[in-house]
Amino acid sequence: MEFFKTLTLPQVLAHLTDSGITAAHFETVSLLDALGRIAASDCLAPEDMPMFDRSTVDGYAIIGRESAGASEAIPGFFQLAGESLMGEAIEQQLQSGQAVYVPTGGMLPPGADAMVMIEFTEKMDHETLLVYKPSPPGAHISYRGDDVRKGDIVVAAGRRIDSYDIGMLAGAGYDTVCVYRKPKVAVISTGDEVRPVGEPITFGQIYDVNGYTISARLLELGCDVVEKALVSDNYEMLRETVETSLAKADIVILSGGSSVGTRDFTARVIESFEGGRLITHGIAIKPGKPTIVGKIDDKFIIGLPGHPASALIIFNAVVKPLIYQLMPHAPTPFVIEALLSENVHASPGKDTFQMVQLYREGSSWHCKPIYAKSGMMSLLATASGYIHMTNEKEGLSAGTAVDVYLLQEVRL
Ligand SMILES: Nc1nc2c(c(=O)[nH]1)N[C@H]1C(S)=C(S)[C@@H](COP(=O)(O)OP(=O)(O)OC[C@H]3O[C@@H](n4cnc5c(N)ncnc54)[C@H](O)[C@@H]3O)O[C@H]1N2
Ligand code: MOO
Repeated sequence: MEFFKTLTLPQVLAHLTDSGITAAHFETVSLLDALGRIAASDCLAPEDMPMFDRSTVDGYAIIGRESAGASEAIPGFFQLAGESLMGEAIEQQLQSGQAVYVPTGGMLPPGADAMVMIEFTEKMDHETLLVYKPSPPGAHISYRGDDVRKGDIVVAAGRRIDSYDIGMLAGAGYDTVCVYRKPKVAVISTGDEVRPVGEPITFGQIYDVNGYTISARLLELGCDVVEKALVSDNYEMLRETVETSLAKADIVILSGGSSVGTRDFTARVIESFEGGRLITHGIAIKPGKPTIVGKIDDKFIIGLPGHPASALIIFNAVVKPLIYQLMPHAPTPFVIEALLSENVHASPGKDTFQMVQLYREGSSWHCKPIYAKSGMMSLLATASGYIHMTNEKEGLSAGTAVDVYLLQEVRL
């Protein structure tokens, strides 16, 4: 019997990148709606930030060197010469020996080069300020352009916009942002035994885990889940669901039904469409070997294995790179170097993903392999990340320093 026509992981990834699938279109969204989206172009600062030299404290603007030597015993004497009002420009030139009141964030009068904090001063009378501490030039001032220079990139194209970026964009005056359109993805769970959550199940049945984990991962990555269906092992029904999904989605993801059991229809369904073809039925990868990658015209259809942990591992290894072609973004994989607590075996000829749990001992990170059958969801729920052993590796011995890839994206 002919089993899977299996490609290696690098071959599958090369197929995805060479497929000509390109970035989805752009759209302009309001600033808050840009949260979690990928910037489609560089956002530049239209002005210096701040736009003017401003005080970082409540106090008095002075010429710094004129406070040299001031102390409690021998204070400096300054002539009170008015105040700088919040939100207003001050044109009054500070003269030698003068002090102008400036609140935190207020503009410094021209000629001033230092701020003295109010708690180190005392008004002797309406005209005279005593200064008890020296404030050297530059003290407590945020200079024009200190934060960001006009024309600097505030948020670079390809960056996933987070709450801190929203602050930068607001500071630069952006009320809208140009982002990549969300890739539209359909998620189809298959299997007679799989039931929707919220309904009672009988002996032999299981709840639909994959529909939720895959949809949740897609939402985390910034996609639109345009369809979330659960279909029994019925060729016609599956074909119909794939057809309606194709009409509204950029990518269709199925789970279950990718192996070679008599009721595993995914491959047949893909091939039944005009323009439908299998790129691979199987990847040399562990876990997740019975993965299907197919195309119907120019849209990818990925058949993930039914086992929830395998499905998520393949999602990260194959679907995520595909999504990032539609929404160009190069997340830096966050890697922690850790010492292996015990020997691990790989499967030569396959890319092996070994789940591990990280722990700290003294000043270094260690990692312990977690073994569970790939049908066990707890495998991923307890893992910190995985080590990737490429297909020529036979294993690694205890004490080896390995790279642990975290399961969740992090901001760098
Ligand atoms: N003769 C062979 N049999 C199998 C092989 C093989 O190489 N030769 N590979 C095994 C591996 S590895 C995996 S993984 C599975 C994948 O099979 P399918 O993709 O066809 O998935 P199913 O058979 O439909 O389901 C497998 C398992 O996962 C459960 N499942 C399915 N969908 C869901 C869901 N939405 N939520 C939760 N759990 C789900 C299902 O009940 C099964 O227990 O094939 C092996 N067989
Ligand atoms: O390759 Mo399967 O995905 O181990 O469970």
